Amino acid sequence: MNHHDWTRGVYAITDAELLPDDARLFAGSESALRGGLALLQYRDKSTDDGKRWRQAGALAALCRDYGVPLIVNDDTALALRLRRAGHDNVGLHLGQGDGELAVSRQQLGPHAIIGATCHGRLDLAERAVREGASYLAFGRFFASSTKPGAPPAALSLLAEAAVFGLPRVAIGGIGRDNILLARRAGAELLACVHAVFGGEDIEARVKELNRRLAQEPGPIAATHSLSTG
Ligand SMILES: Cc1ncc(COP(=O)(O)OP(=O)(O)O)c(N)n1
Ligand SMILES: Cc1nc(C(=O)O)sc1CCOP(=O)(O)O
Ligand SMILES: [Mg+2]
Repeated sequence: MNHHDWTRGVYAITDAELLPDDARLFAGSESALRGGLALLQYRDKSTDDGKRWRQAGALAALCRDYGVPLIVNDDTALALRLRRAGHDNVGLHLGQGDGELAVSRQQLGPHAIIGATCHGRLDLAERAVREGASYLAFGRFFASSTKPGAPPAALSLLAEAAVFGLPRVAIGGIGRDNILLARRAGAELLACVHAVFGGEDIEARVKELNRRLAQEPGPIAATHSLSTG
């Protein structure tokens, strides 16, 4: 397994409407991975535990081949079960209302990536940092067809959130035409559903996002290359 730097780049999030069965979920996710992802999130709101276990396990194995962590949305128990089954590349994303981050951190251990939704609020970010978050997600920054009701946030928040010293995720309507706006505002990770999975040739869509990001590699990349000589 090649290990990539998960702290910057394109963060693709799966969608059960755009990828409605195993075949399309796995093929679409592999295309996205070929395009170059920092992180992949399994986001499935169904209550079909058997399906979720099967799909998340297969995605974790696929992600391993690409050296990419798989982040499970919402479900600490599923992330824990996958890690206990040997998928140590599995992390978790928690929103407000998805459970206590500190409890999930204790259950998943110090090495699991755990992300937190902070909407447009620095106080939520501060609490997430205290409870052991690995990254902070802010948004939505642009209109999102995937989640039209998500509360809006101002791009200026991203610069203010630099103080926490954790990777900042921008989410909500991010695509090829605004990805550099979010990057220049301070986001190291750019989270996308529709811009990745909402059309044909997923690999090419991710490559295009990466091409645009390459114009603005950003501060974490600079720090990383300095510290590794
Ligand atoms: C990277 C990332 N950021 C934000 C979210 C949203 O989480 P949440 O507010 O819990 O909403 P749902 O995704 O669960 O509908 C996310 N999933 N990923
Ligand atoms: C899952 C999610 N959370 C959001 C938030 O603001 O917390 S916006 C969002 C959907 C992101 O999808 P798209 O890239 O298609 O807009
Ligand atoms: Mg959630």
